[in-house]
Amino acid sequence: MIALSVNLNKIALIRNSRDTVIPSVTEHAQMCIDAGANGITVHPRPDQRHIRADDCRDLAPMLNVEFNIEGNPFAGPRASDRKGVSDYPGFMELVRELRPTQCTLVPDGDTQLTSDHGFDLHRQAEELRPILAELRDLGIRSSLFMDPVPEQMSLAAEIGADRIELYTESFAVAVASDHEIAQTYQRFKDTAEAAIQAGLGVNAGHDLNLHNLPYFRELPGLMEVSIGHALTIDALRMGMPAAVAAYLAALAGR
Ligand SMILES: CC(=O)[C@@H](O)[C@H](O)COP(=O)(O)O
Ligand SMILES: NCC(=O)COP(=O)(O)O
Repeated sequence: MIALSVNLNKIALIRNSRDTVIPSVTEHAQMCIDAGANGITVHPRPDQRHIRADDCRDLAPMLNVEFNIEGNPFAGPRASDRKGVSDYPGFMELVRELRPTQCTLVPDGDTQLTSDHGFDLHRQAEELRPILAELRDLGIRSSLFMDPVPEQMSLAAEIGADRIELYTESFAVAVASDHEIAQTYQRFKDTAEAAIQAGLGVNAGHDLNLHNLPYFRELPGLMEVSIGHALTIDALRMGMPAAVAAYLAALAGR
């Protein structure tokens, strides 16, 4: 069974467009859980453009499913620019405070519109090693956001990652453009097999949707997908419970 972790970033993005509390991140988390979601994912960025540290603090005690916090492990504290909104404490400070089920490390910079690349472990392995060791000591499952590069999987395992999360944007583009789908999928398949061979779990995410999931669900050893943008768009049309059910059905091949 491939776990579905619903990313609630875009619920928070809509909320933040006004000084208000709706749409509620926690209410939508509960809706997703009641509809069968296996986990909730959030990506608190230093500028708190969508998910805020306060959202993470509200979610942590209420979740009876896996809680996955994603972000740049080297992101430090940042003062809030919104009245009544707590400062961003720093990514690892927030993780230490909340102890989520899983922490997905992503090499995002402040100026990026969204996550658009994985780690290059040839350059970044040694700076990640102590972070991964700390997550293990905290009892938090670690995952590294990675491009589909088979050669980097053994190093991901060697520095102590429990899982990798395959950055799936290139596969989404291949399916949407109907261009080189088989070749692109093969790169992901080779990377997943290398990850499994290295003893890593395999997660995936970014731009997955109801059109590309029927292909991607066949990936060897796929354990979890985290999906937010497309699922939220579908929820605008069909409602959040029905959207979650549709994604669960797509993952189950129904
Ligand atoms: C790491 C990744 O691909 C997504 O989890 C990320 O959360 C997307 O961030 P935005 O929702 O800010 O685009
Ligand atoms: N890690 C991927 C994620 O959480 C959501 O990505 P997207 O579905 O919003 O592109």
